[in-house]
Amino acid sequence: MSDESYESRIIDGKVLAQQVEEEVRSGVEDLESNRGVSPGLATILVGDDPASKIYVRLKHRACERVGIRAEDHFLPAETTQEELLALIDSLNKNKDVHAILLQLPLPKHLFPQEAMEAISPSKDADGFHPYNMGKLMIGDEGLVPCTPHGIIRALEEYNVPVKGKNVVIVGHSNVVGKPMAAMLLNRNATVSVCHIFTDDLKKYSLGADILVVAAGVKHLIKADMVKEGVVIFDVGINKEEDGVYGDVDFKNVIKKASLITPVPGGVGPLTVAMLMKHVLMCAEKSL
Ligand SMILES: Nc1nc2c(c(=O)[nH]1)N[C@@H](CN(C=O)c1ccc(C(=O)N[C@@H](CCC(=O)O)C(=O)O)cc1)CN2
Repeated sequence: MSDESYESRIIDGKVLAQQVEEEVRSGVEDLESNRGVSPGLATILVGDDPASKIYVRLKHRACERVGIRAEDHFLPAETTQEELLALIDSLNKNKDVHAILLQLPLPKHLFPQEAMEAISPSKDADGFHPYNMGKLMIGDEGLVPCTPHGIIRALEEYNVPVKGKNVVIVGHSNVVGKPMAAMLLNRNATVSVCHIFTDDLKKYSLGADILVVAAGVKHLIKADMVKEGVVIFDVGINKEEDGVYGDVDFKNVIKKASLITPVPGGVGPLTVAMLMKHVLMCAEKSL
């Protein structure tokens, strides 16, 4: 088969993100004209990690597109935990700020868990607060982490059945792997969570109907590690001098997959779009 004929197998994250953003834009208009509320997001970036700067910029651009007010709080790398907590406290109290986003990772001397717990659960656009994570675990999904939420949206849009399917997740982070597992269990998938300590990853990945890879290892998943017809979400962003690469050897694996996300242009744009959705949810709940 020529490379062109594999095109229909690609899940276009940019197109899906545009769809989600369109829904948010109309929700924002509705909230403004009928309830007089203009949704506002405050982003916090500590330090000058180049990738984090790009992601925060992408989030601000998305806010502009959908009509969300966004304020940018940039703190220098030497910021103390107390200073960070003081900023979060003031944003929690600010009625014009409906949602708060603390960009991760934080500089090594700071304590991300304590900072995330300081964000009011009702303003937790990222869904990282233990209250929101706890709700997710018991099947009450409200504010949930953006990347897994984007993947669930893509599964729905592409009519991929989840119930009873074997899902393998590679990576057990709090940002992607663990919440992804909970969201899929909530939908009655059979979920295996693998990670860097998993012995014989291939043994698991070969059984996957749906494979979510968030390991941060360039081209970890090769064509001989997946079965024909698998649906793959590649969350990896591995930056090298000549470009950005995913955790999946896309060029070869697409020959076996029925659907697959590319990097870039797959899960990343969806993550940002779901954040917009969450800001709108926070603003709606504030009423
Ligand atoms: N507070 C949070 N921090 C982090 C999260 C998160 O969801 N909340 N996730 C990641 C980074 N991230 C969002 O913050 C993110 C990563 C990638 C993209 C994206 O659109 N990537 C582009 C490629 C961009 C490039 O070339 O650098 C793509 O995939 O097309 C958006 C958001 C960690 N931190």
